[in-house]
This record gives sequence, C-alpha cells and structure tokens, in this order.
Amino acid sequence: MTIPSLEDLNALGRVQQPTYGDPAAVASAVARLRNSPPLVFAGECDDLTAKLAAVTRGEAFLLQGGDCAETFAGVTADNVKNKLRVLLQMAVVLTYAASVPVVKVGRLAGQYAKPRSSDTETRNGVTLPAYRGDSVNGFDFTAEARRHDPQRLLDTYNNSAATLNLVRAFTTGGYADLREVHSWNTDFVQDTVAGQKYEKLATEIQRALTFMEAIGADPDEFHRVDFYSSHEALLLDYEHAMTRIDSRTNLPYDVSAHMVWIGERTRQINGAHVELLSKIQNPLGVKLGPTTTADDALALAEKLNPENIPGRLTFITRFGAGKIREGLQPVLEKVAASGIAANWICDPMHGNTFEASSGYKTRRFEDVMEEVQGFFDVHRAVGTWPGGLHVELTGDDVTECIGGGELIDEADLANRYESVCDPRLSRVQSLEMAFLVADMLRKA
Ligand SMILES: O=C[C@H](O)[C@H](O)COP(=O)(O)O
Ligand SMILES: C=C(OP(=O)(O)O)C(=O)O
Repeated sequence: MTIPSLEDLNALGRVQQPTYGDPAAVASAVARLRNSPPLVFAGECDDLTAKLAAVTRGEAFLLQGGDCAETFAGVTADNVKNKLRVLLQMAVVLTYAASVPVVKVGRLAGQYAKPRSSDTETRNGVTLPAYRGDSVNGFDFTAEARRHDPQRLLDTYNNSAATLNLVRAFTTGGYADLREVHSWNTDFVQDTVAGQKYEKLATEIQRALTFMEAIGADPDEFHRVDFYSSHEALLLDYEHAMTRIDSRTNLPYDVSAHMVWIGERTRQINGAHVELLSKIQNPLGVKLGPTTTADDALALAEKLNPENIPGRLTFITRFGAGKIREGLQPVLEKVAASGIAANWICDPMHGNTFEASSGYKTRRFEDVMEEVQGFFDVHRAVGTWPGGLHVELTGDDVTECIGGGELIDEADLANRYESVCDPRLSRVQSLEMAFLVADMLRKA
C-alpha cells in the first residue's frame, strides 16, 4: 500500500485547510514531524480495530467523547483527569446497567483542528480569520493570534504527547481501577439525581467486586482499562507527516492517534481526506450528516474498507433530532442489505446546534436525547445494532448546553461557557445521558 505524496493530496483540493504565509516554515515543521516518534503504536490501533469488530457483531458499544476543541492551555493534569473521569463514569454506567462491554475512545490528545462554516469572523465591524483550533491559530480576537502559524503543528504534536502520556498513566497506574468507582464520584454534586443514581450503582459494583475477589477472581483484572485516543484527521500536513510504515506489517498507519475520523465537511469521495485515510490501517470514522444518501455511504465504505474488515469503519451519524428518523432509515436499510460491515454510532451534537438570543452557540439536552432515541428506534426498525455514541462533553460543570436535570437555561449560559468552539455537555448532563442510554441499550 503506497501513501500518496502531500503534493498529490493537495492537488485533490485543500478543503478546510490553513493558508500559511511562509511555505518554508511549513516545510520545516512537516519535516520535523516526520522525524518525531509515533504517538501511538500500530499494534494498539489493531487492538482497537479488533475491539470495534465486537461492536460490528453487536457484542459491544463504543463510547467516544471529549472536547469539541482541545486547547493547548487546557493540557493540565486536572483537565485531562476530569475528562477521563466522566468518560469512565459513563462507561461504568453503560457497562453495568446495560451489561454490554464498552469500548472507550477519547476525543482527546489531538483534537485541536476545527472545520469552520466561514473563513472569517466579524466583531464590531472588524473582520479577522476564523478560529480554526489551536493547531492552526489562536482564539484571541487579534490579527496576530488569528494568523495561521505552522509552528502550531509542532505544538499539536507536543501537547498530544503530553495528554496521551497522562492518559496512559491514569488508565494503567491505578486511577481507573474499577475498585475506585466510588472515589470518581466523591467531589460530585451528590444532590443531583444523576450523582445519587451513580452512587447507588457504584455501591452495587463494589459489592459485586468484593464477591468476585472472595471467590478467587484476580483483583489485577480490575486495575487498568483500555482507553484509546481519536481526533478528526483534518490537517493534511499534520496527518500526512504522522503517517508511517509499520515495521511489523509494512503497512501505513497514522500514528497521531489510535482512531481518526473524517468530518462532514471533508468527506468528498474524491477528496484528499478520503484518499489519505483510505491508505492507512487505523480504525476510521466518517461523519454522515443530513444530506447523506445511501449511495454516498456505500461509496465511502467501498473506498475506505474495500476488504469489508469488521471494526475498520465506523459511520458517525449526525442528522439532527428532527431528521434522524427519516434520514437514517433509508441509508441504514440499503447499507445493511448490501452486507457492509460498518459500525453505526450516533453523534447527537452536531445536528442540534443553534444560537441563543445572547449569541452563545448552544444545544438543548432534550434535542440531543431525542436524536439518540431516534437513532435507537431506527436501528430497532431495521434490525441493526446501535453501536455507540459520539459526544462533545467535558468533565467540568460548564453551562454550555441548556436543559437536563439541572435545568440550565439560556440566561445561565454566560455563567460558565468555556468552549472555544461548540457547546459541550457538562459532567452532570453527561452522566444523565449515560443513564438514559443505558435504558435504551437494555431494551435494544
Ligand atoms: O465542531 C464542529 C465545527 O467545527 C463547528 O460546528 C463549526 O462551527 P461554525 O459553524 O461556527 O463554524
Ligand atoms: C466538526 C465536527 O463534526 P462534523 O464534521 O460532524 O460537523 C466535530 O465532530 O468536531
């Protein structure tokens, strides 16, 4: 399998790419990345593909979540730990309450580049380049910050490495030990319904673990969890530089993350993103929005997974609450009938964004859950497995999405709106979602 050159990829169209002023600086950053050690090992990517094959068989559920846009400033121990903790809590709820193994994948350690609807942003009559994620430019609304800077490609690598290092330490060093289920909840808002429900479930799990130890189960079995990294493979310069030939198999892997996905805006069948990702061996995701036809999905599957390997391809649907039922069903029916081995997971975030009167981008928790319900209903009607969730969330008590048990309303958005791009579920809303989805899964 040969990797296309960066020049050949660029010739296919630089959709949603930065416009750098200094080609020599870009070439130098790319050259340095090409010589940097891998962030993940190819064998780990294969392990994830094998786990995702269990999702294809309907034997496991994929939980993929994290920030809309990570920031370099956000690479702190607390921040990473909080995100990990909410994902672990959600996974425990889904695993225990629905008795389904959960494959855990973070939108982290590389989720620094954003596709945007507009190239520019205007405030008070001043127009500057839009913020495209810390990989490309800065969030501050100044001409200097918004300049596309290739040095940020190297900063992306370094911050991804630091995050992944911490995640590996947390997930293998004892923090994620299942016997800590209670401690993940200690500083949690105990007076929320979700917090109390979790506490009850943690007590049951603790009792079950004590019983298992008493009958001779190896306690080390509970000590570590498998946790994988993922991000949107948006920046061609970065992803191409991080694509390497694996010495075991002689095949190309994108060693910037375990799993990478192609966004809704860059999934053109003859485009550069589909071309590059069709050549790598990592498990792949592709976003499918409301304009997707069954033939689009079939063509993507044919190009990205010609050998129909289970676990290789995950379709991440994001139709919106009002469109999921009539939009997804015909696509799913035709793809399922053609025998294609793909996972289907639900991103209930990106089709449900709107601007509040105060100007904040937000999402209604109830719309998010309505889309998840529609996703489950369509899968039940077609007889396919609702394989997972792809969610923008944070481990902190932010006020970015309205609704949920805490009844966050539009007036609350200003209290703690910290996302630099799209609104994320707060810690409480994330846990509420996990309990609701566990109920749907049980029925599925
Ligand atoms: O996260 C996804 C996209 O980057 C985001 O929805 C684009 O937002 P915009 O429409 O404000 O550019
Ligand atoms: C940009 C994103 O989503 P989509 O491609 O579905 O719009 C995203 O998940 O960050």
